[in-house]
Amino acid sequence: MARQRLNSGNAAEKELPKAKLNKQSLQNIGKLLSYIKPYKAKFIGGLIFLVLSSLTGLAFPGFFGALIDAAQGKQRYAFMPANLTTIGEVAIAVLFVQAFVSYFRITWFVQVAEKSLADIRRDTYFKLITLPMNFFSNRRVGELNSRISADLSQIQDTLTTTIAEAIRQIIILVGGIILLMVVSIKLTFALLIVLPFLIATAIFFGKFIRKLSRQAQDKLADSNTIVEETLQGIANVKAFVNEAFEAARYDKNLRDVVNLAIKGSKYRGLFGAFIVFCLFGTIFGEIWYGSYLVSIHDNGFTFGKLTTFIVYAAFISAAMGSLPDLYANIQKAVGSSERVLEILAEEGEEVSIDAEENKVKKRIDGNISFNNVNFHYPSRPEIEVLKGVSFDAAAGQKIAIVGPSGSGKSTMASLILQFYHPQNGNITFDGKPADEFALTDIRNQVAIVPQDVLLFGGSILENIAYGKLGSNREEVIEAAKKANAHNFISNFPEGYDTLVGERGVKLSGGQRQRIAIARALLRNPSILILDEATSSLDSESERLVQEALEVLMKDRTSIIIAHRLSTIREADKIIVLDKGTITETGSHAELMHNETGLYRYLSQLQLEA
Ligand SMILES: Nc1ncnc2c1ncn2[C@@H]1O[C@H](COP(=O)(O)OP(=O)(O)OP(=O)(O)O)[C@@H](O)[C@H]1O
Repeated sequence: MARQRLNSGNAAEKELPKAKLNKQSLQNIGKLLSYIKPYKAKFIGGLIFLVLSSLTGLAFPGFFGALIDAAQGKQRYAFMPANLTTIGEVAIAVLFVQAFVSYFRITWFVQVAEKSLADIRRDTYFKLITLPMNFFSNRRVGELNSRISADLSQIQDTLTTTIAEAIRQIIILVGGIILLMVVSIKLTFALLIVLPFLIATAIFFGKFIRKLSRQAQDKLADSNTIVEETLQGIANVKAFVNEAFEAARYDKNLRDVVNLAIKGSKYRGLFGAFIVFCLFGTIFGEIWYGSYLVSIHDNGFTFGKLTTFIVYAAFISAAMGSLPDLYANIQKAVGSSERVLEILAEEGEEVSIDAEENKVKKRIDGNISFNNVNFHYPSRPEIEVLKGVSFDAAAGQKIAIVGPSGSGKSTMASLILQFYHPQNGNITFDGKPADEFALTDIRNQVAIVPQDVLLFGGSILENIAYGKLGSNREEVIEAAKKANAHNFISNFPEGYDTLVGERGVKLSGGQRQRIAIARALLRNPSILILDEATSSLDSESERLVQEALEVLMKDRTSIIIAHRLSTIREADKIIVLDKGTITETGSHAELMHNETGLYRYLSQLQLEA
């Protein structure tokens, strides 16, 4: 399977850049090879069997020669009588040994490669999900994902096939040349003078022709785009009477395709002629010269020896031909390992892969303070998002943050969740600076109900239980009831086992929010962050969501990022944020008294709307 991919190369692999092989890159490969260490016994076993199977493979041309000589009554090797039956028996025994070692070398190599690759994948994935948010804000997730999967499958191909194949071909090449010399020094020199030159030319030619046919394919794709565009915009083409223009455009493109294809065909023809003339010519020349040596009885040269020679020559030509491809694959794998190692070398957050170690060690009652917090996103140092922000929230209070879009409200939520850290000032929980708590302690005791609730592809039950892994069905149903979600969930034919996401039902915005509320309720956090949805729900869903939120906010500190000011009148404290600075703080009544204040202005705007 991997072999197939190795040579055909899927699109992603084709794009993978090759890396130069130097000391540094080999050290990097070495680091990645350390993943093989736990399976080293099998790997070494596989290597030994690989050498054995390659060497036994080299014995066969010898048998062929011995058989042909034996048929003519000549003994080819001192240790083997000129007897067809005996030679056949020995050959079958060697075949049996080869089949045996081949089985183990293949299965062992694949086992070692798959297991170590799973370890690399596991480590890379865990590293990725524990990398700080800043890493992701600088990269496009889709690109990252496809790059890593292409890199990892390149490494997989190399570990499962390329390395073994390269070793095998090198053994065949070196062993083959030595054995060729044993058979006939003269013929070997004749061959070695011509063969490398021929193979190098064939490879060069092949690459050139591939490039030409790629150009023709690209041109053809261009002309298909013209068809697609004109058909999609057919109304425009007709309305502007541009049929002739489009036809001419298409025609020009097609002519380019044909020209490129014709140019390619000439080189293809030349290539074919070259192969026929030179490669077959060489073989013919060798056989001719070999037959001549037989005819003059040169140094006991027999037809058996000639046969042996020809088969070895075929072996080493194939080995020489495959090495450049294998080398290119190793180069690509080096490039891939460098990129994977780059991710592995990034500094992750302090989250353990062992769920037990992430359990809460230090409880937080729910007091939060921002003390003179200054913050800019690491990716955009020139824009100060929060400027000297200070406020206190006592345990159990409801604090609303309001302000125009882009004023920094969600950024404050990200700082509470420790997604980022302030450059100046600090954030305290229960009076102690955030860095005195384990990162997991803070995140375990803060829950967020975001604007856009992301549900995973599983069932509703699993989606709610995500808030507290390991919770049982009763706990989930209890939370859903409190979140006003039980009724709509029970109305689905499959109830809590209904699959959400692509294959399941589509949930409305209000229903998704209530699932997120149930999730947060199950978590039972000391601090709750509500990023209020901007999209307006209809009044019935809004009532249901609002009721659920009231239940959720009870007895915990709630930070409400509010867009609709009507929902936060009861808040203990309203913080008005404008361009990263707190401009007003107080209760609804207090803020409404400030006639020139932003809060009163925004409230009035919303009332009028
Ligand atoms: N990951 C990020 N990297 C760089 N800049 C960011 C990032 N996220 C937000 N910003 C910038 O920080 C500023 C504050 O954004 P923030 O999302 O906190 O505003 P907001 O008050 O929550 O806005 P809204 O009400 O529209 O949600 C904006 O100028 C935004 O462009």
